Amino acid sequence: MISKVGVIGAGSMGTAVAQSISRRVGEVIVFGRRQEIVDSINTDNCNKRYFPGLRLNPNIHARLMGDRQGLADCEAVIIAVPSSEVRFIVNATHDELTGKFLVTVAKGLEYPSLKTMSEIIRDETGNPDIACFSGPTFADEVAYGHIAGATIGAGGDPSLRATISNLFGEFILDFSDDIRAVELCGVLKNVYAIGTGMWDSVYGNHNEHYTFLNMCYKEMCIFLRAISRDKGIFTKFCCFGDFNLTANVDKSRNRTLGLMVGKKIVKTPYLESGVTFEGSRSVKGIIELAENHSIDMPIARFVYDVLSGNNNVRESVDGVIRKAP
Ligand SMILES: NC(=O)c1ccc[n+]([C@@H]2O[C@H](COP(=O)([O-])OP(=O)(O)OC[C@H]3O[C@@H](n4cnc5c(N)ncnc54)[C@H](O)[C@@H]3O)[C@@H](O)[C@H]2O)c1
Repeated sequence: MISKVGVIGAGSMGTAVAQSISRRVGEVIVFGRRQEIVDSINTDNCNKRYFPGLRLNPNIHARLMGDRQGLADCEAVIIAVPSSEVRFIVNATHDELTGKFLVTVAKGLEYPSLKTMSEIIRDETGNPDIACFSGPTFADEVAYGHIAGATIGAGGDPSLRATISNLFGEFILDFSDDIRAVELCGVLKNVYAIGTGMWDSVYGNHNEHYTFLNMCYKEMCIFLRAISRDKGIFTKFCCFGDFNLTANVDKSRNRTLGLMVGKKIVKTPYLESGVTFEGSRSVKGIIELAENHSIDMPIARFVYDVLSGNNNVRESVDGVIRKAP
């Protein structure tokens, strides 16, 4: 059993993961940047800002991000901040992170490097084996202990895979050794969730919804077939499960963004927002990756077109039907 695990990020997913793994490790230290959240975890066993009604397990404690010794004392560290922050945070703490078991739950694609989160962490720490965790896992449901499946992306090191499996043993797990493909599933599903929201803002019945959903999944699979070494990825939690969760459920931030753009509640262009609508940041990168591999992705292009400022969602949506594979 690992005695001490650090979680960087005291938001929804950081707190949820901390609660889940706390049943399997000696102590979890959540690293946050707001004093009031750190204090509420340490004094009330509660992250009052994100989960005011949830009692955290007593072996979860919190420190400010600046507590480098606290981070250095952890055997494994999970990174649970928005993808836009990952390089900055890992760069600032690389002395403490180098040589540790590192897992990313952040989902996104850096632009213009087109690197995934594990690749950024590898760049900054030099650690050869970084693992990622990805699946149909809404943070609030994880925090309250509901059943969830997830894919662990982990490379060749058997001890890393064993450690991570034990850490995330509260989940139903599957595995892939193609970490980049697992992470790209988490990027693609956000793009298609935005697209499905836009589509649903125009076409509302069930046949229309599931037809578009199927078209999205087909395009996602064409992309994955071209870039993934893992030929079984299509049925893994990071792919089918997370795609469906994010595109279908209104609790999904990216689906909601698509709906709000479609209904003109959110104005475009909308590509550089600081909020965690990570799909909008990653869509340009996905299109560039697709071009590099000569893959035609009309739906991802339609999402990009609308987010870039084409406010005629209906016209763009109808263009997708004409270009459908
Ligand atoms: N792998 C999964 O199954 C899964 C599920 C849900 C979310 N996520 C991912 O987890 C990541 C975090 O999402 P979330 O829902 O927790 O977001 P959130 O907005 O709820 O929380 C993010 C936290 O990061 C903190 N933060 C931001 N910048 C920071 C910095 N520079 N230093 C320290 N802390 C900083 C914020 O203060 C906030 O507390 C995202 O990439 C999201 O896609 C993954």
